[in-house]
Amino acid sequence: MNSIIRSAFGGGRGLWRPALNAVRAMSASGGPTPPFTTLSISQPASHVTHVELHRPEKRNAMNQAFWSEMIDCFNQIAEDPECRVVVFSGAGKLFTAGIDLMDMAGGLLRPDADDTARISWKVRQTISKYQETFSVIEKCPKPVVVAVHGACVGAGVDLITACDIRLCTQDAWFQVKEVDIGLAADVGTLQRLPKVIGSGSLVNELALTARKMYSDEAKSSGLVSRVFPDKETLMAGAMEVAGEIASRSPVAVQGTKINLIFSRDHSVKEGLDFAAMWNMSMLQTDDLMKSAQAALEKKSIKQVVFSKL
Ligand SMILES: CCC/C=C/C=C/C(=O)SCCNC(=O)CCNC(=O)[C@H](O)C(C)(C)COP(=O)(O)OP(=O)(O)OC[C@H]1O[C@@H](n2cnc3c(N)ncnc32)[C@H](O)[C@@H]1OP(=O)(O)O
Repeated sequence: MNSIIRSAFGGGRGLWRPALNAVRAMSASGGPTPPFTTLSISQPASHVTHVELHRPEKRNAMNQAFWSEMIDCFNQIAEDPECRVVVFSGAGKLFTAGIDLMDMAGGLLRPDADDTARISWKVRQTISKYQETFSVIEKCPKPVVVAVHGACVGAGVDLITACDIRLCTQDAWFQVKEVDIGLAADVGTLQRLPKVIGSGSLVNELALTARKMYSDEAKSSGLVSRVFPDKETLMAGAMEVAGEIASRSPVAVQGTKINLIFSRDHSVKEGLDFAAMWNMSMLQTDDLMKSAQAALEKKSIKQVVFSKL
């Protein structure tokens, strides 16, 4: 049993109190948060925002409203100085069944227009917008911890590969389902999964055969970093990771996310140059002295108060 689960269980005497309170706050919302119709937003702990995909009766299938609401939601979170870290999860029986197939059957990708060029133009606009739905997660400087339970199908894999930390339950499974519905995945999986999983052969196998990958293989391949026995311990674990991130300097945390993503997409030399340019201003933060002082005095970083960012 890993340390998060141990502390979440408080050594067998029930859930660790702050994590348990946070998990309760997470499930207290009861439904989507207006104006959203597919997302429930809450603040279960200081500087932590919880975004829950909330269409449980449709297995959190991603309808047209969802694709827009995610962009609004994450653009707001990116600008919210109260938020330092995001936990993303799904309501109900499973994480998500992927794109809403009823929308697809309703002609989402076959718009009315006068000729092939104009139809193609509109389809391209739709694909670009759907790509942005998950790219906003990556563009958001606040780290996103995703907690997957049950199934994560199709566009769900596109979503989680844009997140920074992936956790799941023992019963979780993942499926790059797109070839089964007659398309090449085009909203992030084929671009990001090869950067998440070391084995190109495994990525190709998953994407070309649409076979299910279960939690043990998700862990051994590096898709997720931790596996929890059930959803309650998963959410407590996600909250504990989020709490660790939220207690650190937001200048350091957000700079780390931005530099990691830049370096993933560039050479080592370009990444080092970017880091030097970044830190020539960011090293001038008061957070550096505050954090160093706490380390010298052997104080917990949780005792340090950082200004909003
Ligand atoms: C430019 C576009 C780019 C994006 C591409 C994205 C592609 C993809 O996401 S491909 C993957 C598409 N998804 C699927 O093929 C999964 C379909 N669903 C299932 O296989 C099962 O529902 C699942 C195994 C996930 C769960 O099974 P369970 O027995 O728990 O639930 P069900 O009884 O099947 O479903 C309950 C109700 O939810 C509705 N529903 C489930 N999935 C979808 C979906 N993807 N789209 C729309 N609706 C879905 C299902 O119809 C039931 O509704 P109701 O009959 O009204 O109760």
